[in-house]
Amino acid sequence: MSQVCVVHPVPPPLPDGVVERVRSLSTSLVSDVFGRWAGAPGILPVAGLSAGAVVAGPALTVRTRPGDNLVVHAACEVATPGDVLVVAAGGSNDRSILGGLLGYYAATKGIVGLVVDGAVRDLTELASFAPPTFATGVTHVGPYKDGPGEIRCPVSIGGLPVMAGDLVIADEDGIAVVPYAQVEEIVKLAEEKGRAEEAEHAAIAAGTWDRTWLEKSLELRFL
Ligand SMILES: O=C([O-])CC(=O)C(=O)O
Ligand SMILES: [Mg+2]
Repeated sequence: MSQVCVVHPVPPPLPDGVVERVRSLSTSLVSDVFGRWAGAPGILPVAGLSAGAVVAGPALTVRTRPGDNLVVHAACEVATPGDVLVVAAGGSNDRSILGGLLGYYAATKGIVGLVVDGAVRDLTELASFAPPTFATGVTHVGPYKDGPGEIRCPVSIGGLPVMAGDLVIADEDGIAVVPYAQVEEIVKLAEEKGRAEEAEHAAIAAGTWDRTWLEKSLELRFL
């Protein structure tokens, strides 16, 4: 008997231009202005991310049984170009959730990033054919295809809640997620922090970086 997989409605699109703006920011800037609270610990780049690249887009969420990718295949059929596939697979590294074939197929559907709270495999194929891939681990042990699962539902990745349509940002430092309702505000604050950090960079280069706060916070006792 075939499984039933509930597919929730398509969420509203992100505000115009926001994805492009976020691509010139970083996960650290975004999480800093979000109370250092936006991250999915343990999910890191494993394939296909070029140095300095930032992946961004609305979350296409999937909840699956750990070690099973039946509904992940189905999610690729309902993807909208520009989506970041976010797979909540319980953080288990016992079995891979996707590999080179599914990763390549996802790319042909316009998916721009693969975020898996679980393991993946076929790293060389993923690096050549799939969107940048983020996962908690790597194992050659393959997935089951039995279900159950759900698509565009609320999920949790590494303990971080993600709703379909939330803004996902992924780079060398991991994953940050901004709830849909706060996207405009957080992106604006992150841009401001980016400009402030550029000024600090220039001050470091000029030897004028303000260190007075350190003396106020800490007394060094030399032995
Ligand atoms: O067998 C699977 O479903 C996972 C896999 O290796 C692939 O997608 O290439
Ligand atoms: Mg494979």
